[in-house]
Amino acid sequence: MNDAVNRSSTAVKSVVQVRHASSSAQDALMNSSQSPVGAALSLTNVEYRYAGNRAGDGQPAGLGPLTLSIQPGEFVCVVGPSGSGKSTLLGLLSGFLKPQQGQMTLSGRELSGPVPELTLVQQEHALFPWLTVLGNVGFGLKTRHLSRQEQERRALAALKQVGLEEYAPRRIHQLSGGQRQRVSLARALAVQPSLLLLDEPFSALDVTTRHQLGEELLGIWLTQGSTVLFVTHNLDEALSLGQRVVALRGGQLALDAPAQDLTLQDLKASLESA
Ligand SMILES: Nc1ncnc2c1ncn2[C@@H]1O[C@H](COP(=O)(O)OP(=O)(O)OP(=O)(O)O)[C@@H](O)[C@H]1O
Repeated sequence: MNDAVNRSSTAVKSVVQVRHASSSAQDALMNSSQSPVGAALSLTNVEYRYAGNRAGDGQPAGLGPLTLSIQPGEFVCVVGPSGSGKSTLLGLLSGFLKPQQGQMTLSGRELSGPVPELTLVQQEHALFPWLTVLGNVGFGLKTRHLSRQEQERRALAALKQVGLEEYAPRRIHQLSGGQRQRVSLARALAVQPSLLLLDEPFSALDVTTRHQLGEELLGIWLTQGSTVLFVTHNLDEALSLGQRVVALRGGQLALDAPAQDLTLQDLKASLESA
């Protein structure tokens, strides 16, 4: 690992300690004189059913009805067993799926399709091998009516946030798995999303890199103030990263509580009980 990444990780650890000490992102953001830019997200009785697919209880498989309200700047982890509806939720928020019932709003405006304020980071980073690292990070800025200089400035700033500024001219195949995932994160950050959706972003990485990226993400969140929805299978990760944990089971809300009030046992129990 290079010095830049080590330095950024060390700096982030102190930020993370602040977060754990206060357990309030809003407090920390105020202390750091940054104002939150995160969006409020609201789902009211949202329901999506896949045609012709029945879950174990004989009901059509899918999600909902789900009611959930997320405050601007909150970091919420979503957990749930396989088939509980996590991907369906992300599909609905990203606009790939349309709810058959209910309403979704982002900062008070109806959410009914893809919007530029919202970006999704996935496990498969889908980076373009024919572009440089900088080209990949700046890709989402091409449609934003920005000058080339501004696009490059923002892409470099995002790369710096993930400690990969020096890697700007490299090609994707010259990076490790962890570095590729950092590039994906930088690409999402470059468009300055007010809602950042992360779908198991670190699950393919080794434990050490996974922890390090988690800490870096928290540091970025504290300085940037985006609302974050982080989907993970890993209950420890949910408890250590999230301010709040939402658990889904069979497409329904099984638990919604501040992470500091939860133990691993509580979480496991909420996912297991019938
Ligand atoms: N394209 C589809 N067609 C039919 N049914 C689907 C489809 N995608 C998901 N489902 C069903 O909808 C339910 C919710 O699935 P979803 O993929 O949202 O769960 P998940 O929590 O993301 O699971 P995993 O953790 O395994 O990715 C499951 O019962 C699943 O079988």
